[in-house]
Amino acid sequence: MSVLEDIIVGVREDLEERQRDVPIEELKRIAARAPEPRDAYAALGGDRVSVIAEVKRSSPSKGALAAIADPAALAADYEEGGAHVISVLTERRRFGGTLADLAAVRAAVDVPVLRKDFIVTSYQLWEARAHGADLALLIVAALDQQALVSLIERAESIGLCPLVEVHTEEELTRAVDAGAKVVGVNARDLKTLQVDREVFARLAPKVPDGIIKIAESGVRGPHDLLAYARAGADAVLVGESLVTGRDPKAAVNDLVTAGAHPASRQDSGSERHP
Ligand SMILES: O=P(O)(O)OC[C@@H](O)[C@@H](O)c1c[nH]c2ccccc12
Repeated sequence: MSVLEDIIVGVREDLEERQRDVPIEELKRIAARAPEPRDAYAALGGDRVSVIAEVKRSSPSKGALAAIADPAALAADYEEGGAHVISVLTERRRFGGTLADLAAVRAAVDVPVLRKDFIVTSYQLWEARAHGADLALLIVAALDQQALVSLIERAESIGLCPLVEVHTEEELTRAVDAGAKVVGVNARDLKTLQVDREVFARLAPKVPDGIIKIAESGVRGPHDLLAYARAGADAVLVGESLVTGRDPKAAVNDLVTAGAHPASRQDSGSERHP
C-alpha cells in the first residue's frame, strides 16, 4: 500500500465516526449558518506571488514538527506577516490536525482559509464549510475522475474554492479536464513522500492560461519562492519552514516581500504592468 492509500484508510475510519455523530442534514444546516465565504480567487490572483501559510503540527515524512498549542495565534501571526491565505491541516492521524483548528483559525483572521485534508466525499466539503473554510484541497491522486468532477462541482456550489492538487502530467490533465480553476503542484509525491522541487517547473508550462498555479511544498525561504516565481507560480504554499522556524511572522513577511516584486515573475506577462 502506498503512503497515500494508507492515510486514506485512516481518514475513512475517522470520517465514519463523524458521520455517525453528525448526520449530513444537520451538517448542512450548520454550514448554512457559517459566515459567508471569502474571495479566494482575489487572494490568489494579482500582480504578485501570493503566500499561503500553513498550520501544520506533524507530517508522515518528518513526524512531529511543532506543538502549536494555539493555531489561531499562529494564524494571526501569519496574517500579520502578510499571508494572503491560511492553510489548516485537519487530518488527525498523520498531521495532528482537527476541524476545531480550522474553525479557530477562521475566526481569528480576515483572509481566506483552506481546509487541507484528504477529501474523498462531499460530506467533508460540508464539514469544511461548516467550520468556515473558504477553500478545500482536492488531491487528484486520491480520487477517480468521476469523484473529482463531482467534488469540484459540489465545492463550488457551496461556496468553496477547490484547490486541485497534482504531482504528474497525467494528474494535471485530469485536473484540467475536471474543470479545475486553481491547480496546486505538490513537489512531494504523496505515494512515496519524496520531494522534487523541479516538478513545478516541468508542469507549469502545461497549465492552460487562466488557471491559477500554486507551488506546494519544499519552500525553505525567499530563494525557493523566487525560483517557483520564475517558473510561473501565482502562489506558494508553505508549512514546515514556518512552523519550525523561530519567528513565523517574520518568515512569512520575508516570503511576502520577495513575492511582491513583479520582476521575479517569469510568465507570459498578461497580468504584468510594464
Ligand atoms: O511543509 P511544506 O514542505 O512547506 O509543505 C506544505 C504543503 O505543501 C504540504 O503540507 C502538503 C501539500 N499537499 C498536501 C496534501 C496533504 C497533506 C499535506 C500537503
